[in-house]
Parts: sequence; C-alpha cells; structure tokens
Amino acid sequence: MAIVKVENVSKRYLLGEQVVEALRDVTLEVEPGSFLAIAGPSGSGKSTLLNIFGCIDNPSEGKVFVDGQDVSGKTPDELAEVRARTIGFIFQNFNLLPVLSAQENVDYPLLQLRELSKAQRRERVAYYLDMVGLTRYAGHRPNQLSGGQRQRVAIARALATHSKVVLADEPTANLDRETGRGILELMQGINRDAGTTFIFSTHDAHVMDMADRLVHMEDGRIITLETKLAGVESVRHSEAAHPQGPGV
Ligand SMILES: Nc1ncnc2c1ncn2[C@@H]1O[C@H](COP(=O)(O)OP(=O)(O)OP(=O)(O)O)[C@@H](O)[C@H]1O
Repeated sequence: MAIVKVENVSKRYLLGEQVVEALRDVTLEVEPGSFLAIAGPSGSGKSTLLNIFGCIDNPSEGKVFVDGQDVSGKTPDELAEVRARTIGFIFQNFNLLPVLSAQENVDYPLLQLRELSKAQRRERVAYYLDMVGLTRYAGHRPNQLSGGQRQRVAIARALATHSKVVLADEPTANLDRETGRGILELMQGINRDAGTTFIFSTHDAHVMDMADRLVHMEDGRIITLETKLAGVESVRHSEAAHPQGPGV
C-alpha cells in the first residue's frame, strides 16, 4: 500500500482575476521506504504537490490518501491529527522557533502527542538529537548554530514524532554544496536504516542523483518518473506508460 497517494489532483489558485493552474491532473503513488526527489523548473508545482501530500493545502479536484486514509473530507482538526502522527516537514529556511533551544525545538511537536510523558519526550529528543549528531548543541538557539546544524535540528524535529513520511521543500537550497550533501546523506542513512519515506523537492542535480525515484514536473504536470533500482534506471513517460498515472 502506498504511504501517500494523489489521484487526479488539480490545484487552481486565484490571483486577482487570473486563475493559476498549479497542478493539472496529477496522479502519483509513493511506496513506503522511498527516497523520492521532485525536480522541475520554478513554478512547475513542486511545493504545491508537497503541500497537498502534507495536508497543508487542499486540492481543487482529486483525492489524497495518507497512510491508507482518504483525507479529502477530513476536518481541519482531523487533518492536524494526521499531520502530527504521520508527517514531518523540513523547509529550506529551516523554520525553527528562534527563542527555543535545539532540544526545545525538537520537543515542540511532541507536545501535541498527549500520551507521551515528560520523561518519554526527553528520551526521544535526546535520541534524535544524537541521531543527527547534535547532542553537544542541545542547549543552543538557532542563531547560535550553522545552517547545516539548523537543518539537522529540523530533521530531528521531523522524525521525533515517529513520522512515516518526511516532506522536505528544497532542504539544501540555503546550504553550500558540501553541507547540503551532508544533509542529504543523513536523510538517506535514516531512509535506509529506519525505512522512513522521504519526499523532497530540489533544483540541484547532485541532490537528484541521490534519489532512488525521481519525478520531473513541468507546468503542473508529471513529465517523467525515473526509478533507480539495483543499478538499473528506467524512465517512464507518465501518460504513455501509465494511463492510470505513475506508481512509485
Ligand atoms: N498561494 C498561491 N496563490 C497564487 N498562486 C500560487 C500560490 N502558490 C503557488 N502559486 C502558483 O502556482 C504555481 C506553482 O507554484 P509552486 O510553488 O508549487 O512551484 P515550485 O515548482 O515549487 O516553484 P519553486 O521551485 O520556485 O519553489 C506557480 O505559478 C505559483 O506562482
């Protein structure tokens, strides 16, 4: 079963009098354990697709499934619950709370999981800060950390809720190439060791190379889907090869 799936999803925004077609009839299934990159020119719909996968935005048409649940008809409170328990987010500008330390930033989304005791939360925060190599920096606030360290805090925060899927919108865009590569290697290691699904958008060819699945978008549509398994690369042109839409 797909961990996230969109079926015939379109998204239109109204910009004054003008209608912007951000997504046009997109169908995509992402299998658990994928390390999937979404590439495409600026404005092609990458962030919109990630936001719809993450239940931050609703499609104008089509269906969205997260962890087997059809989220189309859910209330805002129900969607918040799905997000809190299933999905982690990483952003290009890190989105950490500036007044909180690294450990408090990682703890913050855990406050929504009311079944966790304070001791369990403390244990989880310590575990994930260790996983991203930041135990020594637990008490530092974001402005006392480098860009790469801030993104590591964001990764720990995304994982601490035991998210099944981490959605990352250009996670390396504000980092130099070497630091960006380190962040991708960290995400890839977690993907391989823990089986967490990662879906990230990128403009960077080096980052695309690290993905095991690569979706190319243009003008709100999926143009191609590449799968790299055991050294074999296949490229599917979504409409010709997949009348039902591509499955990843
Ligand atoms: N809230 C909004 N209101 C109006 N138009 C929007 C809104 N969000 C996105 N769009 C438009 O939808 C289209 C797709 O935008 P989107 O941000 O998904 O592209 P992208 O591929 O992520 O671009 P980038 O690589 O520059 O981040 C663009 O034409 C954009 O201007």
